[in-house]
Amino acid sequence: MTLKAILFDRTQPKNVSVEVLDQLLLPYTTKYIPIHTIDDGYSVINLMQVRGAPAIAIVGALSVLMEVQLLQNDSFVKAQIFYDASSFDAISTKLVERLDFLLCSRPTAVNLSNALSEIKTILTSASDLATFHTRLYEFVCLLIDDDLSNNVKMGNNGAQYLLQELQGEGFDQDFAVLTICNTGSLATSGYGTALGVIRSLWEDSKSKNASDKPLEKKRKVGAGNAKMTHVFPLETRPYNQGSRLTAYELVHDQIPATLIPDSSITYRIATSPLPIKAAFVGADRIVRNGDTANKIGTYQLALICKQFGIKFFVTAPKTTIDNITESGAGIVVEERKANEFKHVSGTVIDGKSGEPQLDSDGNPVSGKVGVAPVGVDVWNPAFDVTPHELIDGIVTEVGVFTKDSEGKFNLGELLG
Ligand SMILES: CSC[C@H]1O[C@H](OP(=O)(O)O)[C@H](O)[C@@H]1O
Repeated sequence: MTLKAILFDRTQPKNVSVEVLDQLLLPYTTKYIPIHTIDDGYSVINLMQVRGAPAIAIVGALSVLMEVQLLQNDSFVKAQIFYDASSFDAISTKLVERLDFLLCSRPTAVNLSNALSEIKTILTSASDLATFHTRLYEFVCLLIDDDLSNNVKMGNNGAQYLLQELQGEGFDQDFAVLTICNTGSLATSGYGTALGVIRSLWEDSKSKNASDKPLEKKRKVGAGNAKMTHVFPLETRPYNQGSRLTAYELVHDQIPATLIPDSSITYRIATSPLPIKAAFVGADRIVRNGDTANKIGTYQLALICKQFGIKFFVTAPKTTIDNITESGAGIVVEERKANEFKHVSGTVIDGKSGEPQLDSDGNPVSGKVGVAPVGVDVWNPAFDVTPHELIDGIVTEVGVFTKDSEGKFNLGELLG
């Protein structure tokens, strides 16, 4: 098992290499795809071989770095016909076109747009290709390293906030949390956003469970004695990020979890053996008033949490903030192809053994099954938009933002 969505060998700044984990083949097959050009970046993002708002931005930026690295190679420049390499201005003009092309790979997640805007700024401020290449390398390394360090901060911020809230309510029991889609290491440079909070809650729970110390002397990550002891990840049809990716991460980390159908949320809450005290979800775009685009199904999860009095948290780094769009009405929601909904992709399972079928090379066999008639129309939005009224807190690396007495988020510190 591996949770490394992106392999970036940066030991030689002028000769880096990039590979991305093909997440369409998880959880049964681990296969990495090399990235050499912006076209490669566009393809793996558009096909959702790599997905997750922060990971999309990182892979997009890395694909630009790889293409610029090629443009520093004389034999490549002589052989290619794409760029007029006669001047840096000509290269820059073409590169801006290529950045705009890359942005179209997946329109809703703002992280890619934010990263490409930064790259354009670096490009316009550079005097020559070598200078741009160096600054681009530094930017991409910072993007990756900041994402990882911010995820750990965000995870601890969210965990401590929830545990303090529960302590304030006088709740000191074991509890469970809900999550949707995949917001873990497979969607970021590591640790994750909403799943990062769950990782921090689990660390707190283990420290409180440590049998070598009396309760009052245990190293508590979070306040009080309440402990998260179970996670209910939603399968997240139709791409199944929850069943194929989040469950994979939870099994990898040995965090107790029970995968549930999207349609069972209400009944699971109503019959849960453990009190469910919060839902942590990720984000693809948080706009100025706090309305949030996230995986399809998030909106209804927020509504159900409101009905049951369960705290609903959006978890995202500052790189997911859209500081231009005023409200959710301005968010473009990507619609995926009909066959991504009408066909279920996965690994072929042997009916007798229950194990993956293997090909002649011993690799698990991938396949698709149809679950809808050819002639039926479908609607397959990749995201929905949760109104800020249903969001109890926005967890970030800076802290947890909650609404004021008028029910409004004041995200000024995040909006730059
Ligand atoms: C930290 S990942 C954020 C976000 O991205 C996912 O969407 P997708 O798998 O389509 O890229 C999902 O909405 C996550 O919450």
